[in-house]
Amino acid sequence: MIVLKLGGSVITDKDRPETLDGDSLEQAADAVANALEGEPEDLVIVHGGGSFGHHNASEHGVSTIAGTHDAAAVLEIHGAMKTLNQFVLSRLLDRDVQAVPVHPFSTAHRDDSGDLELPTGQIETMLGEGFVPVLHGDVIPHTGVGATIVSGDELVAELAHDLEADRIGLCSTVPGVLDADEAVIERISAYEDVAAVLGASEATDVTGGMAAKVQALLALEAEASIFGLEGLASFLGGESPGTTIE
Ligand SMILES: Nc1ncnc2c1ncn2[C@@H]1O[C@H](COP(=O)(O)OP(=O)(O)OP(=O)(O)O)[C@@H](O)[C@H]1O
Ligand SMILES: C=C(C)CCOP(=O)(O)O
Repeated sequence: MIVLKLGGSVITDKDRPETLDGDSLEQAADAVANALEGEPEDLVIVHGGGSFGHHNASEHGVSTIAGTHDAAAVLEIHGAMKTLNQFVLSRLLDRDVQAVPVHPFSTAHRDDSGDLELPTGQIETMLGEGFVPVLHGDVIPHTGVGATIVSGDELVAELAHDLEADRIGLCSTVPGVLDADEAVIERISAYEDVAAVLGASEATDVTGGMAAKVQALLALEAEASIFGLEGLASFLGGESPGTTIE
C-alpha cells in the first residue's frame, strides 16, 4: 500500500492566492491514472494547500499550534481546502481513478498535547472497496485552543504508521532535499546531518516547509521519498527518486 502526498506547491501557484497550477495537476493525475492501470496497489492520496488554505490560515493567525474559536475563520480555511480537494478529485475522476474525498475537519482532532488523532476505519473500508481516498491538509478541532491546522505531511506520517504503508512518497516543487550547493541529497537518516540546510517554504506556509517534512518522515519505520513532479511516475512504478528518508 502506498501513501502519496501531492504537495500544494506542485498543484497550485503558491504565490497567487487560490490559483491552481492546472498543468502540473494534470500531469500528476496522469501519473496516478497510469500507475493504477497495470496492477493496481492500494493508494491513499493526501494533498497540501499551496495557495489554498495557507493564506487564509495566516490571515486569521492560525497555525499547527495557534488556534481559533472563530467558526467563520474555520469555515474559510476549510472551504478553501475543500475547493482545492474538489479540483484534485475531478482531475482524477476524469481519468477513471475512483477517487473519493476524506475531509480531516470532520474526522480528525488534536488532543490537549497537540497530538493528532485520525481514525482510519473509514479509509480502510474505502480501500477495501476499491476507492482511492483523497485527504488534504485542513483545520481540525484542537482541545483547549479551538481549531488548528493539520498539514498534509502530518496526515501522511499518521496514515503511513497506522495503515502500515509499504511506500511513502512526497511529491513537492523541488527534486528532493537540496544541500547548500542545491544538489539533491540522496539519503537522510538523521535530522542533525541536514538541519543546517533545511528551511521553511519560500511562499506563505503555516506548516513548516521542508524542515517539518523531514522531521515527520524520519519518525516513520518505512522509508519515504521526497521528489519533484518529474519523479512521480517512477515513484509510483516502484523506484526511489529524489531523496530517501530512512
Ligand atoms: N534544503 C531544502 N531543500 C529543498 N527545499 C527546501 C529546503 N529548505 C527549504 N525548502 C523549501 O521547502 C519547499 C517545499 O516545502 P513546501 O511545504 O512548500 O512543499 P509542499 O509540501 O509541496 O507544499 P504544501 O506545504 O503547500 O503542501 C521548497 O519549495 C523550498 O522553498
Ligand atoms: C493550511 C492548510 C489548511 C493546509 C496545510 O497543509 P500543507 O500544505 O500540507 O502544509
